Amino acid sequence: MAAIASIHAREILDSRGNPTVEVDVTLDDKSKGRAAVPSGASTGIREALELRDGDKQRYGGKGVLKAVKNINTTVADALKGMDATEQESVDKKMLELDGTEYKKTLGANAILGVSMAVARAAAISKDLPLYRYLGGDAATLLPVPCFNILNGGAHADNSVDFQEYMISPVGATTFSEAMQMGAEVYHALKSILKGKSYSTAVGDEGGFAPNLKSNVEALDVIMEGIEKAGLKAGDQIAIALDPATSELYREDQGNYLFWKSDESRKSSEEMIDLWASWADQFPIFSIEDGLGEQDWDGWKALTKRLGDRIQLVGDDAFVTNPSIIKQAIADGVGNSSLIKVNQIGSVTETLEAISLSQSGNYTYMVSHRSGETPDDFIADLAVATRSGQIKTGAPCRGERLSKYNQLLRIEEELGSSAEYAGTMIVKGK
Ligand SMILES: C=C(OP(=O)(O)O)C(=O)O
Ligand SMILES: [Mg+2]
Repeated sequence: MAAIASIHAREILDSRGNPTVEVDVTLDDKSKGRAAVPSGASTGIREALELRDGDKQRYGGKGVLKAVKNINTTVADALKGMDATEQESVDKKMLELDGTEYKKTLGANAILGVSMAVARAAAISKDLPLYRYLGGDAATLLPVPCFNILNGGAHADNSVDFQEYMISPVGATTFSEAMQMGAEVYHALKSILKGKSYSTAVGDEGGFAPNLKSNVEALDVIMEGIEKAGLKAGDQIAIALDPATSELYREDQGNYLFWKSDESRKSSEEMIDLWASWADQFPIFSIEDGLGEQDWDGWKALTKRLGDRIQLVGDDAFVTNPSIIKQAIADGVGNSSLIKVNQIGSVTETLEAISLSQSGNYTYMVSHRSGETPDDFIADLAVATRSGQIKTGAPCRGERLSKYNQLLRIEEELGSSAEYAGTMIVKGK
């Protein structure tokens, strides 16, 4: 028994300069766990509620003092004395206290912060690294890092409609080699962009955010970057996209508006045609939110057309919600879940979303949010759950590197038992 002795939350700032919740949990045996909560910009409509104060005098209404107070009063009182190693009971208790489907009473940011800090404290109490505490002896698989090296959409002030263009070093033999490949392509891309007189300023996730002439030019410059780095596109570096098209979808008209580039529109079918033609021309292995969260029928058609050769990841479409993932599996929608801890708001439900994905033979990719802190919980989570893939931005900026660097430490600690997911994540390999 490792009883919870105290819980203390505070307001800190995230990578966009917005307030977020940080929680310290201390156990009777003096073990201490700390966790901070991330925050999205292109959020799904069915995500659990991020409780913000709404007081325009502080941070334009974005303060999180209400969530902090909920933790320091209601949650702290109720959880005191509970066994921190009983994660499910702790999370269940918070869900009961909240009593709403979307965690509107306490705030998903309050519940998640406590949930993660409890897991950390329990791991320390058991003298285990977090990945081992959460994943047991099977926690030996290092994920393929999907580096978002070119930012658009809601994450950048540029002309690119699609949000994330990622490179995945599937042909590396170790995680550390994958890091080197990713960083080398990132630097090569920078010099290619400079050579074309494009800006090398970065977006929210550290990828470059140039004003390209078209959305496909992003793929052209990335292919050039891969070549310039002396690597082979496809065999060594595969491409993953997150066009985040819920941001483009106009439900009233049932089509997709390219609002950042030329204001043109595409139907669902035309979007599917676009992905099929890009997948023919470029080594794309994964497309996330290729259609909007409200376009469920479109998703079915997309999955029928491309599901046997491309990983189709539901982010806004599934919001890490076990019941939505269950529905998706039943309906043949997508074949992979994005896993974001704050979309659902507790460690237990995150693990449930993963088990459900596994049960439907869906792959799953652990993910950061565009607003992050140096908290590296998701690095351990990816190893613990053998996700095989993680996306946590470009290989730069502290709040992104905290995760990648933690994975380098885990790889070192695992020594000869460390495995690297590599090509095992690519369909058909
Ligand atoms: C990480 C993402 O962005 P955000 O955190 O803004 O939802 C995403 O859409 O996958
Ligand atoms: Mg996404």
